Amino acid sequence: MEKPKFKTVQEVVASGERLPERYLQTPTGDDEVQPLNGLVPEMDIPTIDLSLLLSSSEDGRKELSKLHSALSKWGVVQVMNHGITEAFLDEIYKLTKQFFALPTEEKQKYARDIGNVQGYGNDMILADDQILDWIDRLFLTTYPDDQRQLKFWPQVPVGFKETLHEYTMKQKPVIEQFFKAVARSLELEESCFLEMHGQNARIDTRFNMYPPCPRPDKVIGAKPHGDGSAFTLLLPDKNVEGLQFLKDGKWYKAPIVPDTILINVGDLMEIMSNGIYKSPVHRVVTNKESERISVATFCIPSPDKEIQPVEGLVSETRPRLYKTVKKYVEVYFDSYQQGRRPIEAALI
Ligand SMILES: O=C(O)CCC(=O)C(=O)O
Ligand SMILES: [Fe+2]
Repeated sequence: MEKPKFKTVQEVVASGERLPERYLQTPTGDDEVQPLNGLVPEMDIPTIDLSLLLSSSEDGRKELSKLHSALSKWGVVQVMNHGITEAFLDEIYKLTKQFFALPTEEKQKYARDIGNVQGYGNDMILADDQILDWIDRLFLTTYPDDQRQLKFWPQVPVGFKETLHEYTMKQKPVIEQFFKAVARSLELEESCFLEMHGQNARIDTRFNMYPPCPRPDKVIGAKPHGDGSAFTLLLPDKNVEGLQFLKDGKWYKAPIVPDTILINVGDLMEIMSNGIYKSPVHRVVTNKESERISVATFCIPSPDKEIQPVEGLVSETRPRLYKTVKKYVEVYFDSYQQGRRPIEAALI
């Protein structure tokens, strides 16, 4: 059961109080090798041209093979030519900044209820001894329409609701094309993942705000996690770094590539692809000087759909690695807040 309301990080910062203990990470042996705020190398992920992925031209095949190699190595790609203009993405960034810059009382109008993920608030607190992430969020289900809880959709800044609706409609074809391309990259029938994902698949968008932090060496913006989605479309801050991915025990920072959407594999695509595409563990580190924002969109399968490795990817040489799961997101949050990987429970 979630604990009663706690201050948001922005409120903690505004109050000028000392950094609450609850945000301090317990030291682990790894801190010396790779301190939280240490320099990390950049990951070498390709930028993929989405418009080429579904073409059967030579260029299309090359693009598919780039996709295959990036998703099997990192579980992450940057996507360009996605059909959403730079001006539109800039509008999303602007509205996100404007929302978080509103006075506390205004934002509290959209405060999430205890136990509900939708709405505005701090990191969800599920245990007394939980170490908190240095993050405030606005989390909204945007699709299908009847799952929208419109009381949480901000009236101000003006245009926020309309732009979020438009963004969702623009993301839909990107999501569909990406699902098809991922299937093609594994030499599967184009619609196989989409069918498993379902017609009533849900889309959630989470607006993240990481205020400047006095102790980036001791406090984390978002704890290491894999996403509970099939995949996630991310707009990382255009100027401020912070997102890092784990590979072979080492952290690497995501590059900032203007006008692209970063797409990462989530736990459910890892399951559907029988582990060929891995849901990468990632985290967000804080910094002293600048606030950082990001906008993450999670593609969640229909609640009535069973998710399991697709037939074409199970064979004698590649036995089935995962059980069948249903309503995965419902079990996801508990494990996530306890710093465990929910996907481990799905392993055979
Ligand atoms: O802020 C970011 O860049 C990443 C956020 C994230 O990983 C998430 O919302 O799941
Ligand atoms: Fe994430």
